Amino acid sequence: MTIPSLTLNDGLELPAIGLGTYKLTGQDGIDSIVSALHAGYRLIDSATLYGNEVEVGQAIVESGIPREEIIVTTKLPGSGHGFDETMAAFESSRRALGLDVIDLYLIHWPNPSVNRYLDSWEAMVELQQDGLARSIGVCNFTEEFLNRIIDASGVVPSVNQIELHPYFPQAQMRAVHAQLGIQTESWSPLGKDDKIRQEQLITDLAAKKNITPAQLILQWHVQLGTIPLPKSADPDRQRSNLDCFDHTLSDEEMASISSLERGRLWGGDPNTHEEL
Ligand SMILES: NC(=O)C1=CN([C@@H]2O[C@H](COP(=O)(O)OP(=O)(O)OC[C@H]3O[C@@H](n4cnc5c(N)ncnc54)[C@H](OP(=O)(O)O)[C@@H]3O)[C@@H](O)[C@H]2O)C=CC1
Repeated sequence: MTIPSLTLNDGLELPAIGLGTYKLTGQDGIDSIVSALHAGYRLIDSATLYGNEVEVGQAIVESGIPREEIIVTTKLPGSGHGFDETMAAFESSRRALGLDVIDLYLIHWPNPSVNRYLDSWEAMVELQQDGLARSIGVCNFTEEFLNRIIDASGVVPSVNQIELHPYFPQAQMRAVHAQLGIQTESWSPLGKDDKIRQEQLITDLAAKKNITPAQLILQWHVQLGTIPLPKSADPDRQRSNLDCFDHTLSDEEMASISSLERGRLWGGDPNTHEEL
């Protein structure tokens, strides 16, 4: 299966869907990531906080797929904010992954009370200039935090990875991203548990289109222009989640899915919440 790609503001091509890897650890985690790579995933979303960078590196080797075909994302943990701390955290991620270059390096959370994301961003700009990170971005940044790092550095993040699913379509942040030229990535794109997949509106529409609720939700992400990062440990679900590019939803169907909006489900408010 060929996955379409999107071009980031720094020229890096990103597959239009990726594999979430939270909780994919140990040998089972390696096996799941290998099966996803064999199914066709070429964007892997990891993080230092997930404790699975070694597994991601190992899975790439075991898959036999050329390294340069795979976009590896990892994230600076909240405990690593600051210029020197970011450099050290990046080096430690590179070692754990066993890679010379990290394709996409993201700040995992702004950690507003520490207020050192500006220093972290400065370090990340240097890492990109030195060719050690091909692309740099953030997660869970508000419009205010985005503008601060852009004003200070003149460098616009390529990606902002945010909680986004039918309960939290994030129309305002998507509009901000469109204006600034930032690609939106959706975390917990399926809503993590099965509540959204079991919504009557979702099951009815999926049945009408003869697709699964997960495929319907992922198609909605694709048509919004966001990159969903569904996590699945199951080879069949991994494969079926990739089939979300050909079931065009009408404007009315898109709007009806977005009408499920009720607010964030899982993440804290980035204005106040701290992450490790
Ligand atoms: N930047 C950030 O702050 C954050 C980033 N993330 C990233 O986003 C990724 C995805 O988010 P996550 O919270 O894992 O939640 P998801 O919305 O991806 O949901 C994952 C759950 O859905 C199940 N599932 C997947 N596909 C199907 C399917 N076709 N049918 C039925 N069930 C399915 C999985 O079970 P099974 O494995 O058994 O298939 C798993 O329980 C994370 O793994 C991580 O990479 C997540 C949170 C925060």
